[in-house]
Amino acid sequence: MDKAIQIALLGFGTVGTGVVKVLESNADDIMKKVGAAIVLKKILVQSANKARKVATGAKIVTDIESIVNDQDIQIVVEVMGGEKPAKDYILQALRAGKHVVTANKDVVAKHGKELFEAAEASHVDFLFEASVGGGIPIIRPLKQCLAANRISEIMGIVNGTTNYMLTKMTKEHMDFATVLAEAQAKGYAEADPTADVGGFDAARKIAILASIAFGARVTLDDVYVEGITNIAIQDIEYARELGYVVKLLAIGKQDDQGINVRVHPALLPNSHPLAAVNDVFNAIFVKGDAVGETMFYGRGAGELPTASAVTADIIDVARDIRHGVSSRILCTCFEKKAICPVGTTESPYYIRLLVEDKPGVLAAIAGAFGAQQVSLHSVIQKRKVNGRTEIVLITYRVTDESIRLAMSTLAGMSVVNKVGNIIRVEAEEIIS
Ligand SMILES: NC(=O)C1=CN([C@@H]2O[C@H](COP(=O)(O)OP(=O)(O)OC[C@H]3O[C@@H](n4cnc5c(N)ncnc54)[C@H](OP(=O)(O)O)[C@@H]3O)[C@@H](O)[C@H]2O)C=CC1
Ligand SMILES: N[C@@H](CC=O)C(=O)O
Ligand code: NA
Repeated sequence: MDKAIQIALLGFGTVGTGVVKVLESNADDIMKKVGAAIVLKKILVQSANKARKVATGAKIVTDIESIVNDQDIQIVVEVMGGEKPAKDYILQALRAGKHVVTANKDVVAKHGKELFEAAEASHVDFLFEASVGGGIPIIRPLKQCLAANRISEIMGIVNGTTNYMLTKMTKEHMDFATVLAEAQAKGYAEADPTADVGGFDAARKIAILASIAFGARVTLDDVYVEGITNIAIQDIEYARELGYVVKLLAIGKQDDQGINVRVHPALLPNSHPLAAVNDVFNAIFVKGDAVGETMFYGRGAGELPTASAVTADIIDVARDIRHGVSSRILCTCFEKKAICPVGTTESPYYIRLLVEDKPGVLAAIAGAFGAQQVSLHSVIQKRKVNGRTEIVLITYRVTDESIRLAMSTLAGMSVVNKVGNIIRVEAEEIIS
């Protein structure tokens, strides 16, 4: 056996605790796989006196210098989250010649280029498998196993919190606030859960995935983002009656015009494989020109699933250290590609409206849509609300721009009392 490889953790919360547990419980196997023991020497935290969920022989510290200046520590594992000071700590570690593993999509999505360059300059590894899809292998498969392909599409459910929430709202009719509190208690949500429910966590993840899949840098600003805060129980129920489920999707597509990247809720037909992905599970579809369709499925958040990905990255780096290689696969954004505006994207739409209950209303609404070349596939009268009528419309495939123009006309019509919701339908054909 070689000399032990010493590492440090930055963060001892949900993921940090999981990493300590996995390193401890699987220590013998890991040692055999690596050919050297992995020893956790130090853990950086904010509150040194806080009670911890698991015992460790590692020294608890509160200053980053005691880690980056420690010559024995070869791998720094950042699991504290947030942009600041995480990014600076990662940079300090890379510049000090330490390999870095992180679960932090905020930092990778926003500062990936700078971090890859720092890793390259120091000839060290920079791995981030846990940053997307929690325990699901997806970064490494994209960079390595699918490297032979030209990828045209990557689409998935990449936020465990919102998928857990939508599943509970669908199956148990639980309200938004209660189910969000449950997801937080289970350790799925971000420190600030608005990143989850607002779609920004998924946006960071699809920016990372699209950058790797399409070989061109896609930043958070390039991603169109809508979260699930407007999804009402009625939308879920009406979707179910029509043969759909509501999911928060992250979608990246490339064609001759460029790259189109978006996060939004969507009605998915029950027959779609992603429709069966429930609770905290995530799944990611990838379409490559050689491999065809592939799908990656597993737990997208939580202590041990996330620790599985982080610890596997640690093992990978440790193997590289033993074999004297490093920084083999860093930045894979080799090209610059155009980002297509969201207005040009097309899909059918689900629209819920509250309208006056009188003759001629439906004809007036159909006229407003028709003026923007939006054809209606179906109009369904749902229920009476305070003497008004709630209707659900499903359009044929139209551009995002046409639907927005039609909706702004509609919102100004006196017979339209309220626009309840507008949700894309992610399907090639509308279910009749
Ligand atoms: N939770 C999950 O399921 C998943 C999380 N991730 C990512 O993993 C990372 C960690 O998430 P999670 O474990 O849930 O987060 P937690 O909030 O549970 O833990 C954060 C930890 O970092 C420490 N910390 C925070 N700020 C500082 C600071 N300025 N200086 C020193 N220590 C600090 C905290 O210290 P103290 O304990 O003293 O407060 C705490 O131990 C995030 O980037 C997250 O996005 C990725 C996939 C899944
Ligand atoms: N908050 C995130 C955690 C993993 O990235 C999620 O819910 O998916
Ligand atoms: Na992953």
